[in-house]
Amino acid sequence: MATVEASDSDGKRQGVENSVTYYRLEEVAKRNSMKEIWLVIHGRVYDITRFLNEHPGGEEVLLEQAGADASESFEDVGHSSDAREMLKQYYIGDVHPNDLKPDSGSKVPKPLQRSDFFKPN
Ligand code: HEM
Repeated sequence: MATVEASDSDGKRQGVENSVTYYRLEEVAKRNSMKEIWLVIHGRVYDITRFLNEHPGGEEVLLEQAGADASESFEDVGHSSDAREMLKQYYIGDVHPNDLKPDSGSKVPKPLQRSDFFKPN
């Protein structure tokens, strides 16, 4: 009988350094029901399915943002640092670089445009 290494199958979801999973917004958008609910906050993807019932702000507001970018509403509420800390538990990956909006707060720099080079002041 073969033994399965515990770290293998779930390794990606533990946020192992240098191995980020990228998700297209299209995939995120499909997870928009109580069965499975994902959100994007600042370029990161969160599976908050198991958090739905626990959210102090209620599940209604989360369902409204299901499958979408909730960065703005998350910030509007003025969530505490505890709330920000909690995000880590639900992190599953990053938004695919091709799908990142310039204002999504991602650490991935925007590629330089040709016109950015040697621009006179
Ligand atoms: C995974 C993402 C989220 C986490 C971990 C989270 C966590 C929390 C926590 C811990 C609180 C208690 C207050 C605090 O510590 O700031 C809270 C309150 C609240 N959250 Fe969230 N939240 C998330 C997403 C959202 C989103 C997307 C919205 C809005 C669309 C939202 C709306 C609210 C509201 C309105 C309250 C205030 C409840 C009250 O004071 O009565 N939350 N959230």
